[in-house]
Amino acid sequence: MELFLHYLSMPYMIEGIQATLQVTALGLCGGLILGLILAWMQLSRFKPLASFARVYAVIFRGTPLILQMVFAYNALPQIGIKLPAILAAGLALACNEAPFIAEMLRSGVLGVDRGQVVAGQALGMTPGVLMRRIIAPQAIRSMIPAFGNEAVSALKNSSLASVIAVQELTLRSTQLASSTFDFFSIFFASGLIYLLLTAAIAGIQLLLEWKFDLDRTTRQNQFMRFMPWYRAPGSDDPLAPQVDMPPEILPDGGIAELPPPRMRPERGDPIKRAEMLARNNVAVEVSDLRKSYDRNVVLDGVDITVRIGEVIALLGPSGSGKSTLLRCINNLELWNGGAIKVAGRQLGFNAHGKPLSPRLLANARAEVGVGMVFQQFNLFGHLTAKENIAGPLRWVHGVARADAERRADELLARVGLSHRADALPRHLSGGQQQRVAIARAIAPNPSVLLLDEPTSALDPELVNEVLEVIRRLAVEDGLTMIISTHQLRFASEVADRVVLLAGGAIIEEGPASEVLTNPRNPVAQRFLNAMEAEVS
Ligand SMILES: Nc1ncnc2c1ncn2[C@@H]1O[C@H](COP(=O)(O)OP(=O)(O)OP(=O)(O)O)[C@@H](O)[C@H]1O
Repeated sequence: MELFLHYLSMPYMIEGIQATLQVTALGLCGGLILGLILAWMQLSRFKPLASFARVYAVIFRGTPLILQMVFAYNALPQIGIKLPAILAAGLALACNEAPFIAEMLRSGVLGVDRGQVVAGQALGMTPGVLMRRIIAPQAIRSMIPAFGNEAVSALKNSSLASVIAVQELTLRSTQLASSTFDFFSIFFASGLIYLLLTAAIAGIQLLLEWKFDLDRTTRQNQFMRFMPWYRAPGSDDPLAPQVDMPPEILPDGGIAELPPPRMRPERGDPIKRAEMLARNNVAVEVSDLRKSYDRNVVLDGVDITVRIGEVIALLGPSGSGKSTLLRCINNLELWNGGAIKVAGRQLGFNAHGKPLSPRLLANARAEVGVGMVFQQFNLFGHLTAKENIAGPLRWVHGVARADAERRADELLARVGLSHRADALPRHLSGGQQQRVAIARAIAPNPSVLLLDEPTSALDPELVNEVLEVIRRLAVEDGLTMIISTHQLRFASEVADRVVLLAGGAIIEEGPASEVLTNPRNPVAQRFLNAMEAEVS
């Protein structure tokens, strides 16, 4: 035992530990840098770069690390690169780790929900902002366990550096054992040191996982409730933690979340309103729009003009191209022919008709102001309800933090969710998530709001709370909106005009009262009858 403790604290062995740590650190840091480059190359649209990265991965994953170390130490000098043994070992380890780290990075990036990326684009985020604010924070969180494993394996693999005479722990243990013949105590001490080092890595990994755990604050708050000094939010104590307040449950089982309706301005006589809208400027103009996916013609010469303040309900059978049309208007989709103008501007093209780069397109989207609400909400999963609204205002529109947060508070109050401001999307119901998504879309005061079946992913009892919010935006704010929906009653109440799409074309269009009650086109009649039968 005494000898064992002696070997554990022996300066000769401690120097070995230092060399082991140096090789591991070089391997991991170099591997991370190289891995980032390889991951970027693999995700690049430029094919030769992606192919080069794949060939690199095949070579370095397919050959033993021990050979790579020998190569770095003995073969590189043949071409004039003579590295000290420790650097050669670090380089070989870095080159070997890089493809594994690149795969981790790539899967982390690709693992981020595609809907969130599209929502970020729709909000006008440039590719750089999207990567920094939305993709990277979520990808890094998911990569921590895999990176911890990789660090442990790099530490153990560093022992192979003994073949090129790096004085690391394994080589020092072997040398000591061959001179003292006390194999058991020395290798036991050496094994214990490796165990302690890997345990330290596992500890760091756990710490990082805890630090990046999004649910940590919620759990902490729940735990804090049992502490004697706990004061509920809203109490006099300014230091009281802010926890989510449950919504008030009404006697009839409903939830009092939306603020009481303000005096709803009457929309007045529909004929006068139609005349007033006809005098307004054009907000969106779609002319002869054609869009196909391979041979599937989805839109075949669609023309729509939407005036400022007008609410259009887009109806049509499933697969008729409603979502595609909305995505084209916001330039989230390329189209094959025709033109789209928003606020008089050809979004996505420069003055010479050339397509804009993704960065310029993002800036144009932010300038023109097209808000979009998605079927699946697409809230940013790592941000609270408030951050989902305030974040894009700061990163895209350059609004100061305090102002952005004030605006977020204001909008959360409007959609009846002030008490859920600090909740993560996954802790909100579908209806609440969609209300936050609507608040996020209208935060920058868009010139037009596109809503892509905003209630179809909701349980029936949650549909009304979302429709009420949209109704208020239409009636109280006079927001220009195009809503793709299957809710006929809602369309008849809110829409100025109904547009019915089928077979890639508009088959019926006109005031909601006419189209919904007396459609002329037989396909429209069949569709509306089927929809009504479904509801009743
Ligand atoms: N990215 C895509 N790649 C290939 N085909 C697509 C793509 N997106 C949509 N489509 C096809 O385009 C057609 C129209 O789809 P779209 O989602 O626009 O219809 P929709 O009217 O919104 O339907 P729903 O009411 O079911 O949402 C469908 O046939 C669909 O399969």
